[in-house]
Amino acid sequence: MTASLDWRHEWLASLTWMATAFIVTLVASAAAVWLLARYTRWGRQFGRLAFPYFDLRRGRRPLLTVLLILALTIFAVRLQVLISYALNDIFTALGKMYAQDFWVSIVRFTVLAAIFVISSLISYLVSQRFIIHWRTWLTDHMITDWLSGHAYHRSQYVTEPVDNPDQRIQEDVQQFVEDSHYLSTGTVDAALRLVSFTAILWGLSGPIPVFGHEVPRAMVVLAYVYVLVASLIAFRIGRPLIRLEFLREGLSASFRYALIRLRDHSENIAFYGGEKMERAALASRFTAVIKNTWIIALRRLKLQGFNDSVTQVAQVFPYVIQAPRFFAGTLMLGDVTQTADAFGQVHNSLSFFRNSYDSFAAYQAGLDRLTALMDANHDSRRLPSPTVADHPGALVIEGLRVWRPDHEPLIDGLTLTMSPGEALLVKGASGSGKTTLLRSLASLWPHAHGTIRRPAGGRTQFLSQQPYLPMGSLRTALAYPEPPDRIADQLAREMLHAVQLGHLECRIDDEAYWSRILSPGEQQRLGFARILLNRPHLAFLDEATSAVDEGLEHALYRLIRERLPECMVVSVGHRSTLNAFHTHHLNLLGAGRWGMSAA
Ligand SMILES: Nc1ncnc2c1ncn2[C@@H]1O[C@H](COP(=O)(O)OP(=O)(O)OP(=O)(O)O)[C@@H](O)[C@H]1O
Repeated sequence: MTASLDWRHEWLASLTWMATAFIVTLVASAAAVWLLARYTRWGRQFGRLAFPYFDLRRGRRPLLTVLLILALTIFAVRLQVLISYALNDIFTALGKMYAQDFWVSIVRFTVLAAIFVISSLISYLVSQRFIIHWRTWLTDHMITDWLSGHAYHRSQYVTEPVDNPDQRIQEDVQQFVEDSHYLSTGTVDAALRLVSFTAILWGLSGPIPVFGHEVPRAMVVLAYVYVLVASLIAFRIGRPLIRLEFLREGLSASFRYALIRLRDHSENIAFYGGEKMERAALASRFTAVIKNTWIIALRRLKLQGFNDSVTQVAQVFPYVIQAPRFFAGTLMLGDVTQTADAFGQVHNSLSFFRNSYDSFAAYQAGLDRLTALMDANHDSRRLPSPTVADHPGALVIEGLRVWRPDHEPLIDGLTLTMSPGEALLVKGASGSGKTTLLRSLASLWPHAHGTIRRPAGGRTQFLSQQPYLPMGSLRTALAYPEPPDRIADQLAREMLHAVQLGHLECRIDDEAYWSRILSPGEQQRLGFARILLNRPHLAFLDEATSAVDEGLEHALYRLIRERLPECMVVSVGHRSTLNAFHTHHLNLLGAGRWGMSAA
């Protein structure tokens, strides 16, 4: 028998090896993660995004899955080592013409290969489950962070606003999770293969004379020198890709955003006949995308050309080195083929780091984009805003100062108190700060200071000139921000009739793009129906009847006064017909001055 291993006892040796490898890898990985998170910027960024997911207080499943993936990776490496020996036996038996040994080795190989295929499939399934679970959690985490404290809106006011949060949440999260898995399991797999196959190569390696000196274990030395030099050159060629990848994501997202805006404002653009301008704007964004794509392509061309040449040379390199010893009879045929296999494995493992430079560049760019979004969310929550406290039965404003971002005052020291049933009409020239006053009262405007007490949560409602209509049915639009099932059929229909939208009664559950179908006046009437349904204690109406005629405006305000007599109303409007529905008037006079009068 010409077996290269003691196959009878190999299962015990393999088990011991796997157990040792598991413990060593676990300790080394934990130490590496800790060091990276402590001493590198991207390590810290990774920690911010990943550690909360693995927090044991949330559950043990994520960590246990990682351990399972690690165990499967180690198992796969060990199998590859055994397969390499099984192949050695096959070729050695062939070289020596031992038919029986050959068939025994074929059977051994078949069993090992079958186990390898099954374990690869299991490993793939476990990895996919892990990736999907992590991605679901992280997407939810990012959305929650973005929505909390009005960050999705107030982030426009921070010093460094971020572009395209939608792309960061949708694409970058997915990329981050997939790359984290790929790069970490890839690193473990490459490191273990490197150790295992270097040992094999070591055993098969002999001395080689170089410039009159004998280099011992030359195969190992040459493999390492070869790949390390290649890696260094590849790093130099690939380095600009980090910045270019970052740019690519940003430019593509900005092009996509311009297309979405075109779709969203199609009617206005069509009325203006603005296609030429739109085409030019789209073309200029797309040109930037393409220019960057070309720079990336040329950079990749260099990198790929270099990587391919390195890989091709590596195919024959071990045969050339071992051939003299084979012809001298010191090596079996199986040893030569196993050398080539081990060299390939060492080369591939080392090359993993070189070839994944590209992925790593994109990975770092993704980390930057995700953490920049989290920073912007955080900063926007820290932006100043007036102190708002709950007061269920009044609106009390004390010493409110509002100014523009350029520090021009809009409102200086506004103080007022409103009781249930009272109504205030805010007037003033365009740009005097009427809408900004409402933004300040809703804690959206960061350039304001003072104290506000008002009914909290859903007991205060803001209705703007163009009410927001969410995607979905008319009932969803009516009930917003409450869920649609909150309003009974009868009530919903009655409200539509009340605001003179009875013709939509039969379409109440139709899903449509309602903000495109309904006229601005109909949308404003729907906004009033929403107020009537939600019965707030305080309603802010910002030019909420600007698109309806005076008769309809009268009818809508009368409805509010009749059905919600206790509701405090603060309106912004220009028409004198509104005077009759308000008990107090606030005039914004510009440069921070204001005047208050009773109606
Ligand atoms: N995000 C912003 N950045 C910079 N300036 C802003 C911003 N939002 C509003 N402003 C400025 O603040 C001022 C007040 O704007 P606001 O929308 O409150 O006016 P308004 O009285 O409601 O006007 P109109 O009657 O035309 O609706 C304007 O000069 C406006 O340009």
